[in-house]
Amino acid sequence: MPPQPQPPSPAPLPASLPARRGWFISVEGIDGAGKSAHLEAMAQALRAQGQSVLCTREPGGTPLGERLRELLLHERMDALSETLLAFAARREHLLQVIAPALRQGTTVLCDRFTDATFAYQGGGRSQPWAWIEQLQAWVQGGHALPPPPAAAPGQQADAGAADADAGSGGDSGLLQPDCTLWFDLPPAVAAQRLRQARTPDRFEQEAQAFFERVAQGYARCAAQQPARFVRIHADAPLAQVQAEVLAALRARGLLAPTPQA
Ligand SMILES: Nc1ncnc2c1ncn2[C@@H]1O[C@H](COP(=O)(O)OP(=O)(O)O)[C@@H](O)[C@H]1O
Ligand SMILES: Cc1cn([C@H]2C[C@H](O)[C@@H](COP(=O)(O)OP(=O)(O)O)O2)c(=O)[nH]c1=O
Repeated sequence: MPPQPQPPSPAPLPASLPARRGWFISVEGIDGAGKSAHLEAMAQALRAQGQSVLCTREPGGTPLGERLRELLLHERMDALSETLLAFAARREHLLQVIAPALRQGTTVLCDRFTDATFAYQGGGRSQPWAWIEQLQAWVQGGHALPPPPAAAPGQQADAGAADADAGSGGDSGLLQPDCTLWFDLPPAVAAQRLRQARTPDRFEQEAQAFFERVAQGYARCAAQQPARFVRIHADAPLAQVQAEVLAALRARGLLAPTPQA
């Protein structure tokens, strides 16, 4: 009898891989909400506690993703094309950067992720929510990862674990952030901040009504996944927002509590 073909055996995992992966944290909010102003401080606080941290962004994070970002931010296009390009950039980002870093135990701090597509293309541009959910399932499904790290001592275990979609390996099998910090503030305040800050890109040139719809999109995401989302009251002085951000990371067990004086 001729030899029967053998099914391929799974490649063994390298012995050096940690049993647990890194945290996946995203930050979200309308343009001018103050996300960028806090990312570095968050990274520093996590690194000070011994975590290896990778800061990245969407759209972008890979050479192709950065080229797609240029198109998204500066070329006029159809709203579905915009949605598809955002997910094309995300697919590259997940495969090349985010999943490998998480597997190595690195904490990934991502300036925007899929909630931005729900908010901007779903809320802002009225693309059907179900289309974005379908794209999310295609792009973020099937990334098998180890569980996230244990929470810092004395803190809530596995942030976001109550949401089926948080982290990887939930019921839906989607690779999602473990925790999303949502910088929430009125669009009028964000517009006032941006007027003084920078030359506006294609999204930042949109009318306030657009940002009202984007903000509603974020509120809908937060209502759908309350355990993953942390609402940051971003309409406050910088130092106060920063304290709230660090307190949120501590409450989720992503940062250890500050030692008592
Ligand atoms: N809490 C705050 N109070 C006042 N101004 C702020 C605050 N947070 C950020 N800003 C300013 O608002 C502008 C937009 O902030 P930025 O961090 O770039 O927002 P985003 O990254 O969310 O678009 C910047 O000029 C920044 O210095
Ligand atoms: C990730 C993502 C971003 N965007 C938009 C939101 C922002 O207006 C823009 C990216 O800008 P942003 O990351 O806020 O950069 P900066 O702070 O330097 O302006 O892209 C989408 O419309 N859909 C998406 O899926």
